[in-house]
Amino acid sequence: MLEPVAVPTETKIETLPVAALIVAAGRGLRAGGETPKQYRELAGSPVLRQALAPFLAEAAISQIITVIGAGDDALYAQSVGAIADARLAAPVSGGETRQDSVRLGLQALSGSGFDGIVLIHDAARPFVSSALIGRALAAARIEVAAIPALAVTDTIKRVDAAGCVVETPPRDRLVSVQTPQAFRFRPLLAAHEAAAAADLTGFTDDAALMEWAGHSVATFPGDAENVKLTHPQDFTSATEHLERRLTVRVGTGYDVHAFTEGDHVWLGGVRIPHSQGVKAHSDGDVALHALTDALLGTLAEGDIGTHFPPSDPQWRGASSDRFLAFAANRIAERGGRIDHLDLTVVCEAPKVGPHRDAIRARIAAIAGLTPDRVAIKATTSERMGFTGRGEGLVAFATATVRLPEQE
Ligand SMILES: Nc1ccn([C@@H]2O[C@H](COP(=O)(O)OP(=O)(O)OP(=O)(O)O)[C@@H](O)[C@H]2O)c(=O)n1
Ligand SMILES: C[C@](O)(CO)[C@H](O)COP(=O)(O)O
Repeated sequence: MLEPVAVPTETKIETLPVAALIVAAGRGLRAGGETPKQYRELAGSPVLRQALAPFLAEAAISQIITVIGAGDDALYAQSVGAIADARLAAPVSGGETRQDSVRLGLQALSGSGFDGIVLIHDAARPFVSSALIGRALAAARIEVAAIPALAVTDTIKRVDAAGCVVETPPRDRLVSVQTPQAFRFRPLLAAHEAAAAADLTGFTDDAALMEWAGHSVATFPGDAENVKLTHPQDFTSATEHLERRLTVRVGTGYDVHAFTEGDHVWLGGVRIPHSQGVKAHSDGDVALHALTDALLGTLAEGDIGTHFPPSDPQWRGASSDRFLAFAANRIAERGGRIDHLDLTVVCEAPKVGPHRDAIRARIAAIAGLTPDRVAIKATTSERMGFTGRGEGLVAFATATVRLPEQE
């Protein structure tokens, strides 16, 4: 056992910064499939993105680091690359085991000068709720180490190498534990580094390292829905579970911008050379604005102007990618899934056809979808009306999402 690292008491713990470390460097061998499980889609959105969303929704968290496998950069970018949140740092490379990956993530946090509270979470647990994160934070403000636990309902046996029962521990003292596990940063880092220096491996969670280092580990109530996707059957049950919880909502969006002097327009996050530009406070991307409103419509959470007021100078010239990413993230934070985005652009010019595939791919990347869930249509208005006279361009959007009903 290590001599426990002293836990600082002089800092007011309510003001300690909080970081989240999401470990996503595993290969998912037990789950099978060609792609590691954290990058696979579950009801329309990558597992990793779903696991990250509630941490992004927690205002107390100031920094989020994801630990990924060597060579997984493209998969990572595809899953979460378009999330526009400055708290989400560049991913860090993981190691052979979960224990190595956590240590490497902690060392990266340490390198950025971090100290405070760290929440460690498995990317393979996409159903982590904001309430559970809240409980982890509340516990971490009191304890050096605190972990979510559930009473076991099966009788647990200890067996020998031949599978013969050696012992039946009393069940009322047994719990199964989950992530996010919450720790004071320095003691956890010290425990990980000491274990690595002593060449001690095989710790299956971070609490076990803290126990080994001599710290006491408290528990708080876990969440039965916060399962770890481990075997192929877990994906099937999780999908069925999600389907049962969700109801379909449809939202519509509309946006129009007038042409003005310029040499390009932004459409669906793609810069299209044109003989004119558009008059707008932001980059004037009617496609992304209409899609953002369609998604916000499904949430009944106002419109793009509610969240990004044109009166606010910080949105002047802003790239509209962030508006759509924000709305898509709101859906994920509410536990919802985007099923489909459908867009119609109306203008005489520029021609949308040559850019259709690029626009589909870009919208899909921003919203965290596969391109087959994004439809782009374009039409002229047969030289009638303001679009027909070439005075501006219009976009109509429909979003189909599935959201859990709110209690
Ligand atoms: N070298 C590793 C191994 C695991 N993990 C992460 O730790 C979490 C829990 O691990 P587990 O469910 O065992 O994932 P895998 O190691 O991917 O699964 P398997 O053992 O079936 O290969 C996962 O989010 C996983 O990505 C990690 O970051 N680095
Ligand atoms: C950390 C953990 O999720 C707590 O239950 C679990 O120990 C991870 O185990 P795995 O074998 O790496 O999946």
